[in-house]
Amino acid sequence: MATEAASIYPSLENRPVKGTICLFDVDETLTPARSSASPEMLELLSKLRHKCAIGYVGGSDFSKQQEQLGTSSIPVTTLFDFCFAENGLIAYRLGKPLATTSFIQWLGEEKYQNLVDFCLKYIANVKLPKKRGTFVEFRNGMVNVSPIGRNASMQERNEFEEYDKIHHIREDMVEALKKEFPDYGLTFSIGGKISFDVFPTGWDKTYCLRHVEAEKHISGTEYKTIHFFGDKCYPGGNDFEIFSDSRTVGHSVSGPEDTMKKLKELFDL
Ligand SMILES: O=P(O)(O)O[C@H]1O[C@H](CO)[C@@H](O)[C@H](O)[C@@H]1O
Ligand SMILES: [Mg+2]
Ligand SMILES: [Mg+2]
Repeated sequence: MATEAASIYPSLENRPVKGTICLFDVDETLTPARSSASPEMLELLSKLRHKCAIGYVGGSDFSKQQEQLGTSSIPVTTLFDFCFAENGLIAYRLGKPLATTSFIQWLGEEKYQNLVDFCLKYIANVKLPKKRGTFVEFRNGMVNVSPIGRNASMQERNEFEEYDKIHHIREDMVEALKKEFPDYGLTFSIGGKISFDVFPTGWDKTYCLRHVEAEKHISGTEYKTIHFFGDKCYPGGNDFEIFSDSRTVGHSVSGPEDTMKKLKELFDL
């Protein structure tokens, strides 16, 4: 099904804007945070896909991107040439999964438990206006840590975000973790509203570029121009590394509307 849907587009090596791929962050770049992409955005991406390759690279796990970008009848893997969840630790090319590795394999069980135990004890000692559930989410390529808990409602998420701006709950916790585990080789990245991601240094969004570069060995397409669009391109933001990487042409956007405006200008859509 995935390859059938992909076939309405020219093959990767035959897209008219040669050797070019556009990669997009998800939250606040293609969609409002944690919400769905608009029909206008999906239509524009489809038009763009007739011209060059397209892919997304998000920090979230794959199921959230399916919810935000796909529908119950349309798998997200049919809408993009490349789908990169968890910064590319979960990867699909033309609807088919690519081989990847995992955070737990890399870190090992003992260190992983030290990390999780520290997080849970730390959160137990923080007083917040509200706490919900799922404070640590184990993912393939990272661990996501949330002081309020991942099953906070939309309203509770927004309340926490405002509270955190004043009280720096996440920033302080990240500092404590850096101090406790200086030799674990980990990066802590605050990309969303209620949590932060923990992954091996280097497994930021630039991780996905290895899959893009591998394309020259698969279809012979060498992506000499890799556009990246993201909303958190400043130091400390979860788009910073890929935005500032020498292999990409970075575009900082203020939200989905701005992404569409920039795409229309750049690609004459
Ligand atoms: O729930 P939060 O805090 O708003 O963050 C979520 O989105 C971030 C940005 O895509 C991701 O980086 C996080 O991993 C998480 O999926
Ligand atoms: Mg974003
Ligand atoms: Mg760059």
